[in-house]
Amino acid sequence: MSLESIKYQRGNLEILDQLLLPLQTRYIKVLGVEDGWKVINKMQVRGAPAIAIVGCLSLAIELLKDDSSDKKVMRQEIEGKLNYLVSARPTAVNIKLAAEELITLANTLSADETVSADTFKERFISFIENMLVKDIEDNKAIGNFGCEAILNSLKGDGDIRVLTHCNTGSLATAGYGTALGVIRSLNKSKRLEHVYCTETRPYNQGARLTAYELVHEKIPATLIVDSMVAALMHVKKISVVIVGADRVAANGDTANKIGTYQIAIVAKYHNVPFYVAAPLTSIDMSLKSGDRIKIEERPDKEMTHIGEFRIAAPGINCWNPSFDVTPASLITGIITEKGVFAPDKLHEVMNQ
Ligand SMILES: CSC[C@@H](O)[C@@H](O)C(=O)COP(=O)(O)O
Repeated sequence: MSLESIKYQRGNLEILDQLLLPLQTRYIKVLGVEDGWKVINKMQVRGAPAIAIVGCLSLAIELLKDDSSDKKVMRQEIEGKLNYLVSARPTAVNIKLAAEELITLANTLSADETVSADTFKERFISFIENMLVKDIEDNKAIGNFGCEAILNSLKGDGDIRVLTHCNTGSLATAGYGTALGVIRSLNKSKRLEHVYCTETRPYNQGARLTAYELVHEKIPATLIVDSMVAALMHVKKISVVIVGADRVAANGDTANKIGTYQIAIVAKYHNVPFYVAAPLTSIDMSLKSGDRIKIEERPDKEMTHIGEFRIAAPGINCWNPSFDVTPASLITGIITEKGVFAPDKLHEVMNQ
């Protein structure tokens, strides 16, 4: 069975504390929006799709307890709370797009005089709950499309060696994963020889989370540190790079975990195809290019310490951007639940 990052039943939300993995498995109860904001901001839950789902579910939990019978008050509170949740982490667009959709829904339900306060609540909560199911379905479709495209594009019928970065698996989503979903599907196709995952400093999503998922799934895998990527491509003949995304701009420029950009440059030099796997909820057509993407900067402590143990020289300055932007020109294809698109063809799927 896959790892479960989000446990939800109406009225009860628990998330797997990803700060404690892989050494401890502990679920934290999320009792409402304030808790939702905190677990996202502290990165106890992380990964663009999981951030959106947990943020919205924390609102569903709170709304269920709310006995207000005034739809207008509910609508106003929903809008304020969603905007607050979006502020927990600024780069991943999924939560922002979900919030916009939910605010539109709240406006519609509030304006419709045939809808009672109870029906408003019921429809609003059900809409949020459906995000869990849809995310898994989308990820499975991403896995299938990505697997098919990669198998078709690579010459010969040799086995495939994949490099991935950060964590894009069950822990970063409602289940199955995006880039890691493609890797799962390649593994099922029996054409996957090996996966290499980067450590992903400074937060170590690769060493702690992806490595944990790969071991759990019994997928043959090896951990490397981030500075080994060029050597790996040269020595181990990597067939393909597959990463996730936090926000894809309209021209295909992609923000993802810091270090993705340098991997894309190294891949170009070695002629290795570089794929981004992301649901349509990670695509932000309102931004023409990646220059406009706000990059979150995280506390120095993520760099200077491992847990509570200091590893960096006291007094040193730090720069800790959590993401970087890979230009569309370095991306072979964007794998979505609707198919695989060249970065400059995203408008075709978004206008459908
Ligand atoms: C399916 S997860 C895609 C991205 O969110 C992932 O690659 C990533 O960059 C996660 O960053 P994080 O800072 O751990 O939330």
